[in-house]
Amino acid sequence: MSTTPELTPHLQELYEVVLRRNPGELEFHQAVLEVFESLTPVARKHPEFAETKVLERLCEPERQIIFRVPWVNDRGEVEINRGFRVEFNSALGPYKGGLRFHPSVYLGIVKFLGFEQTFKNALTGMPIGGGKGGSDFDPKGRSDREVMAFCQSFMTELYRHLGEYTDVPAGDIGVGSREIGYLFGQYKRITNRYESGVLTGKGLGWGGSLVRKEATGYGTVFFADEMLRARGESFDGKRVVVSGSGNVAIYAVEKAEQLGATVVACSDSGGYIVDESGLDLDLLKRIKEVDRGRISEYAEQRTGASFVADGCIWDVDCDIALPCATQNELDEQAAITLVKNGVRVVAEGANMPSTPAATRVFLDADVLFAPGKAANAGGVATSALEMQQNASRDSWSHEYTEERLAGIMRGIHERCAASADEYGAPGNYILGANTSSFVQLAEAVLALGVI
Ligand SMILES: NC(=O)C1=CN([C@@H]2O[C@H](COP(=O)(O)OP(=O)(O)OC[C@H]3O[C@@H](n4cnc5c(N)ncnc54)[C@H](O)[C@@H]3O)[C@@H](O)[C@H]2O)C=CC1
Ligand SMILES: O=C(O)CCC(=O)C(=O)O
Repeated sequence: MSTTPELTPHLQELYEVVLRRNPGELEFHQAVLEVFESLTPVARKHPEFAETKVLERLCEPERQIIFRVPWVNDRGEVEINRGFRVEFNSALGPYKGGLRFHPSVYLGIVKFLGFEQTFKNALTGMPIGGGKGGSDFDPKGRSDREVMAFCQSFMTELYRHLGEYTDVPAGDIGVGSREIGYLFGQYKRITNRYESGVLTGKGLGWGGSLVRKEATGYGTVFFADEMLRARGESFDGKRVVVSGSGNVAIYAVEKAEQLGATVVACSDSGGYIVDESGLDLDLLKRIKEVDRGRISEYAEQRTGASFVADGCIWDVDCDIALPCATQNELDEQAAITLVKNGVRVVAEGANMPSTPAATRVFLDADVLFAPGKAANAGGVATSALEMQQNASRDSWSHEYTEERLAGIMRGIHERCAASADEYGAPGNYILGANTSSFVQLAEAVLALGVI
């Protein structure tokens, strides 16, 4: 497999401009560099993109909104958080992308996520632009009333920027259907409009889509399965490790188990568990989805399972690794360990979970590597299906929606593989994903003129 080429002098110059214009935003720099490293062959084939400054336009968000979020906690005290929405690019459709509530959130994280989202959404082939938002609010340990108060205050500012044809948020870390419910309720109250298509990830009784909850995790496994099938293999009988135990991780575990794999480990920010007999999904869902508990409780309740507090989940040997927690959770040392232990496939359910050095280790070892913008695109794609159902006042069956998701993931896999071939790097899904989405975006940006 060919690894990614060096930057051309022009791309290097542009990257330095990005560094200067966005100081201190390390995750954004990382996401931009990862795309630039794939673009040398496109730059040669399409000189018109450089002449018309397409890349400069794609690196500058169309709009960045930062706002104060005041709310009252259960002790009657006022708390102030910071809210963000970065409307990155709308060449292909309304801004679309999740909201993250986590104490680490700052502008650089939201911009990296919005940039990734723009390319990911292009890859789906659906009419959605890219955006992302969130807040440094930490929902962990907060009562339902506090979460509701925060969400209502957040939406009281954000609502003026949203609309089904303008900007359509969804969930991400710390934002699930409970938070989407409070956000949707406040939007409806302020606008006096039952505008179902303004948010996705809604509950099934009030405009949500079947399979949206499962879509990101299922889609990641579908993508990995496509990579395996292209080499005459499958998930059946494979040993799998999944990091995280949130929305993406749980449904990656579920689909991997349905396809005949044994998932032996998962984690949260407190540590990881190992269960050699295969994860008990009902127990995992009860602890994480119902009780909002810690992963250590799994080992307390399941005979034969163990909990490791201060370790690295990637020390657990596996055939397939699915990082589904957060950015830069899998570093070079972890990648070296995984390769030494015989990993064959890595598919990113999270956004940018592998560091650049880890990614190089995988490519050099000929591991089948699926970057997040391809592998985890099933979530946003199913959000677009939710918008379609809302627009037509319809709701589709589980079977039909899952079939659509599987078809979309097959299409993304084909586009990535074909683009990697076209640009001289067969088997390199990073280059395939970046070149395919970039060309699609660039053509739309050019067609729309200088706006
Ligand atoms: N929810 C969605 O539809 C999509 C999510 N993603 C990405 O997937 C990742 C996970 O998101 P969700 O599952 O939605 O969030 P979530 O809030 O449901 O779960 C996040 C999980 O990651 C764990 N975690 C966080 N930091 C960790 C750390 N340092 N080490 C180990 N575990 C850690 C948390 O304990 C939790 O189990 C994020 O990168 C997100 O951007 C990507 C595409 C769509
Ligand atoms: O469903 C969506 O709109 C967004 C999902 C998301 O945030 C992501 O793909 O990272």
